[in-house]
Amino acid sequence: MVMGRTYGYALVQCMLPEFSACCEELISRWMKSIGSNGSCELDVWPEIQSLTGDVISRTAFGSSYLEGRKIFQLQSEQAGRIMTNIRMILIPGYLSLPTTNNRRMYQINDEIESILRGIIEKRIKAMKEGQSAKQDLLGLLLEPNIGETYENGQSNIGMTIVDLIEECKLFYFAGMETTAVLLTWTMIVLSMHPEWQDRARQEVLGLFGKNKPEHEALNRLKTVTMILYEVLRLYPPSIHLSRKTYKEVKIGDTKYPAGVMIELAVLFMHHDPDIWGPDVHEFKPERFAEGISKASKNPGAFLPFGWGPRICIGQNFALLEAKMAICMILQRFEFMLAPSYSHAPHIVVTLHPMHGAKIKLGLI
Ligand code: HEM
Repeated sequence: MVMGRTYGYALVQCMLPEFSACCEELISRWMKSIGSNGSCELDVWPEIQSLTGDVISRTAFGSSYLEGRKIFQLQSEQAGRIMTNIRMILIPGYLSLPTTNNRRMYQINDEIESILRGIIEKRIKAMKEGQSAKQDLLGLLLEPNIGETYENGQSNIGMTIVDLIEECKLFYFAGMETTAVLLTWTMIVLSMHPEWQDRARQEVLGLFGKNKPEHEALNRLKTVTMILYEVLRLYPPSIHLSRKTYKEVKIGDTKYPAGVMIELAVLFMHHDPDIWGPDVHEFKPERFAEGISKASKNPGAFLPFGWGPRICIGQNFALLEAKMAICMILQRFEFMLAPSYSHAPHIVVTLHPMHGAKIKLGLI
C-alpha cells in the first residue's frame, strides 16, 4: 500500500473536520425526526451506513456524498448476492454461468467501476490543469503518478487506472461496512446497558461539554475506548481472517502443505472462556481498563483488525471516526431499544444486525 501500513495519526487528524461534518449531518437529521413528545423511533442501521459511506466518500475520494452514495448502495447489494452464492462459488467455473445472480453481480461490478473511473478521471484532469493535490486517499494515490502519462491508462511507475479503481473499491468496502457495524452494535449494546451509556456520556460531557470533539481530547477518552473494544470483541465486524500457506507449515501438531487456505475464527476466539474467563459472553468493558494486552489471558487473542503484514490499515481512521460519532450522539441523545427490536446478529460478509437496529431516541 502506497502510504505505508496504516493510516497514520497525522493523516487521520487532518480528516477530523470531515468526520465531524458528516456526524453533524446525521445529528441534525435525527434532531428533525424528534417529535413534539421529545423522542422518536428509528432504525439506526441504515442511518449509520450512510454516515460511514459519507465519511469514506469525503475523506478518501473527496467526492460528494451523492457521488459516492451509489457506490456503497451497490456494494451492499453485492455483499448480499455474494452470500447467496457463497457455497456455489467453490464449484470451479460457477461464476461464469449466466445465472440471474451472477449476471447482476457482473453488472454491479461494472457500474461501480464506471463511477470510480469517472471520479478518478475528473481528478486527474483537475490535477493536470494545475489544481493542487488534495490530502485525501485519491490525491495521495495520484500524486506520485501525476507527472506521468495516463493516456493509455498506465503511468510509468506502474499504477494503472485499473489498479486505482481496485484500491478505491477496497477502501469503500473495507472502510464503510466495518465501521458501520461497529457503531451500530455500540448503539445497541449501550441501549441494553444504560449504566455504561451514562458513564460514557459523563466522560464525553466532562471532556467536551456540548462542543465539537477535538482530536487531542478524543485520544483521552478512556471509558468510550473500553466500550468500543468490548463491542469489537463481542461483535467483531470481520468474523474470520483468511491466510494461504505459501510453503509447508506446521501449526500445533498438524502440517499443512503449500497452497492451503486457513481460516482463523476470530468470533470463536473472542468468545472463548479459556481465553477471556467464564464471563466471556457478558458485556464488560472494564476488562479493557488496563489496555488490550491485559484484557485476556492471551494478548494476541483480540483480533478485530487482523494481525501481521495484512493488518487493517484503516484502524486508526475507524476508531477515531467511531469515537467522534459516538461522542456527538451521546452529547445530544439518550437512547434505548425500541419494543420492536429483535436481536439477531447474522453474517452478510460482515456481522450485521439481521432485523436492523430499531432504537428510541430522546433529547437530553
Ligand atoms: C471497525 C472498523 C474496521 C474493522 C473491524 C476492520 C477490520 C479489518 C480486517 C480484519 C482486515 C484484514 C486484516 C488481516 O487479514 O490481518 C482489514 C483489512 C483492511 N482494512 Fe480494515 N477494518 C475496519 C475499518 C477500515 C477502514 C475505515 C479502512 C479504510 C479507511 C479500512 C481499510 C482496510 C484495508 C485497505 C484492508 C486491506 C489491507 C491489506 O490487505 O493489506 N478498514 N480490516
